[in-house]
Amino acid sequence: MENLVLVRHGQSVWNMENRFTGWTDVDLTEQGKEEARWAGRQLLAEKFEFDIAFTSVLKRAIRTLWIILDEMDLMYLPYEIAWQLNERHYGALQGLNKAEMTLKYGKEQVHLWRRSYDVPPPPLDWDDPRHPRFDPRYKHVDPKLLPACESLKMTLERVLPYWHEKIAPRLQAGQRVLIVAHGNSLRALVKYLDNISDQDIPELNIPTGIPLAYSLDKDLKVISRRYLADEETVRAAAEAVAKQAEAKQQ
Ligand SMILES: O=C(O)[C@H](O)COP(=O)(O)O
Repeated sequence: MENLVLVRHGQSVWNMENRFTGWTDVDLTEQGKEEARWAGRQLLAEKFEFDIAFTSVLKRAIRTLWIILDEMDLMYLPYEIAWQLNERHYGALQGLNKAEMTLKYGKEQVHLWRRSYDVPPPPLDWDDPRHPRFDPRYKHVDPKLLPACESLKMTLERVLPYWHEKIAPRLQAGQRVLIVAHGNSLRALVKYLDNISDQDIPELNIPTGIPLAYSLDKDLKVISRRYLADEETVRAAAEAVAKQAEAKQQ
C-alpha cells in the first residue's frame, strides 16, 4: 500500500479566471470543492489510511484538505500547515491573466515563467502591499526568507528542507502521509522524488484534485507512483493546465 499521497488543491477562483495566483489567498470554486470531495471519495474507496497530513497556509489547499478528510471521516487527523508548501510566488504576475500575458510577452516568455526550472517571474516591488512581509500569516518568518517572486528552483529550495525536516522523518517512522499543496510546490517535490532533470521539468503539469499516490521504501526511494484516475483523465487534465496560457482567439 502506498505511504505518501500528494494532491493539488481543487480548482480555485483564479484558476477559473485564468489568473496567475501564487501566494494570493483565493478560495476554491464550487467545482474545486467537488474535485476535493471526489478526491476524498477515491481515497476512501481505495482504503487509504493516513497518520498525518501537511498543507500550505493558503485557504485553497487547507479547504481541499478539510474536504478530503471530511469525505474520509478523518476530521480528527493531525495536520501541519506550512508556508514552505505554498504555491510558487508568481511575483508581479499575480492577478494578471495568463492568456493576456501570452499576447503581451509571447508564448515562449510565459512558458519560461510558468514551467522553466530557474527563470523567475518579475518580482513584486519591495513596497508593493502584496509583498508577503505585510501579510500577518508570515509575521514569524524571517523577512529574508519571504520572496518577491520565485522560480521553481527557488520554490524547491524552501520545499525540500521542509520535506527533510518535517515530512521524511514521519515516513521513515512508518507513518502514512497526505500532502495537499499546489501545482508548483508539488512540481518541485515530484522533481525531487522522481529525479526529473532541469531540462525535463518544463513538461510536468500537475492536475487539480487527482491524488498522486507513491510507495516509498525505507530510504524514501520511489517504488511506485500512480494517479487515482484513468490515464486519459489524467492526461487531459494535465494538458488543460498546460494550455491555460494559450492566447485566446481575438
Ligand atoms: O499560481 C497559479 O497561478 C497556479 O496555481 C499555478 O499556475 P501555473 O500552472 O500557471 O504555474
